[in-house]
Amino acid sequence: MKLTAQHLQQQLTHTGDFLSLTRQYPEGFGTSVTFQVKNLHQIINVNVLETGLIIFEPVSKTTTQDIVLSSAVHGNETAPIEICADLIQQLIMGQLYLAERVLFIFGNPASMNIAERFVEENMNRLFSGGHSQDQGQGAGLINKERLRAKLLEDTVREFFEQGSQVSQNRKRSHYDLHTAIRGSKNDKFAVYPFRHGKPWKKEQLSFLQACGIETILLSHSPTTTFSYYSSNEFGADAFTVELGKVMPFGENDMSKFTQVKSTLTALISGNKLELKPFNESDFYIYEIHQIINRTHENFSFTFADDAENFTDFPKGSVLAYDGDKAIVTEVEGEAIIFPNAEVAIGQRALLTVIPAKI
Ligand SMILES: O=C(O)CCC(=O)N[C@@H](CCC(=O)O)C(=O)O
Ligand SMILES: [Zn+2]
Repeated sequence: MKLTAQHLQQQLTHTGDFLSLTRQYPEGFGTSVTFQVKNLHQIINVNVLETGLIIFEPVSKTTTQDIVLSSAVHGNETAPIEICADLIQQLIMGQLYLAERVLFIFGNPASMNIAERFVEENMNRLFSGGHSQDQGQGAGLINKERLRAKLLEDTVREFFEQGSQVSQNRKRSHYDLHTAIRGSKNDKFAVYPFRHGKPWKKEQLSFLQACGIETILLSHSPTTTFSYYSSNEFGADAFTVELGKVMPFGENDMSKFTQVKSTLTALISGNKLELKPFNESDFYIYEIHQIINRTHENFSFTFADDAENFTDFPKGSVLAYDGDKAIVTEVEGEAIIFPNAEVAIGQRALLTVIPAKI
C-alpha cells in the first residue's frame, strides 16, 4: 500500500512504533513528514526523513549536541534495534524529555526482514565512498545496500551541517550499535576508529563505561565503517559498539542492556551523566594488530567454530589458511576478533588484537 504523509503521521502518533513501520516499508516510505509531539514539559519536532531515518529536535530549547544513534547496519543484530525502537517510541509518545538533537537510523531494513546480516553486500564496508568503489564486486556495481549507504552518508552529513546552523562549537557524536556474530569473552566492547594521531578521548571512554562497556579496541587505520565515516569526516566522537551476541527479534535478554539504555537516555535527555573519572585499570584496552582479508576461495580457520572473540593464542600459532598461506600470530597473547571465513573475497575475515595502553 502506498503511504501518504498523513497516514505516516497518524500511524506514528497512534503507536509510536517506528520500527514496525520501517519493517513494513523496507524499500522506502515514498514520502516524508514533519510534525510536533507534546509532553508535559515541551514540544518536540519530529522529522521522518525516510524508512528507518528519523530526527527529533526540541522546540524552544537551545541544543548543544548532535547525536546519531544507528542500529541495523547489520539486519540481524537485534538488541540495539530494540533499544533504539523503544527510545523512539518514548519520544513520539511524549514520555521522554529531549534536550539535544538526535538522529536515529535503522540502517538496513530489508536485511532486518530476512534476519540476515545483509541482503547483497555488507553495508559496513560501504562508507566513506566505499559504495562507489569496486571492492572486488565488479566495477560500477549498484545494489540496494550501496544506495542505502550513500543515503545514510548524506543524511548524517546534513544532520551535522544543520546542527552547525543552530549554534557553533557543538558536540557531535555517533554510536553505531551492533552485536557480535559469536560469543565474546568480553560481552560488550567498542571499536574506537582511527583518529589520525588525535588523542583518544578519555571522557568518551568514561561514557562507554557508564554504558557497561569496559573493553576498547583502538584502530590504527582508516576503514569503510560507518563509525569511521562520522569520526573522520565530521569530527564526531564515534564508535562501533558491540552489545552481546546476534539473537532473533524478541529473544534478547534486555536486562543485559539496562546500563546502555539508561546512559543513552540520559545523554539525549540532558540528565547528568554519572561518569567515573577515567582510570585505565578499569578497562581492557586492546589495539588492532593484524587485519586479515580473505584473498582466496579456499579460506579456513584452525580454531573451533564456537571459539569466542578475545580468545588468545601463543606467539607463532597458525590461526587460518588463506589458500596456502598460513596466518600466524606475531605476538604472545594475540587474540581473535570477528572471525568470519564466509566473507566475500577481498573482505576482512579476521582482526587480531593485543593489549595496549591509551
Ligand atoms: O561478530 C562479527 O563478526 C561482526 C560484528 C560486527 O558487525 N562488527 C563490525 C565492526 C566494525 C568496526 O570494525 O568498527 C563489522 O564487522 O562491521
Ligand atoms: Zn554488525
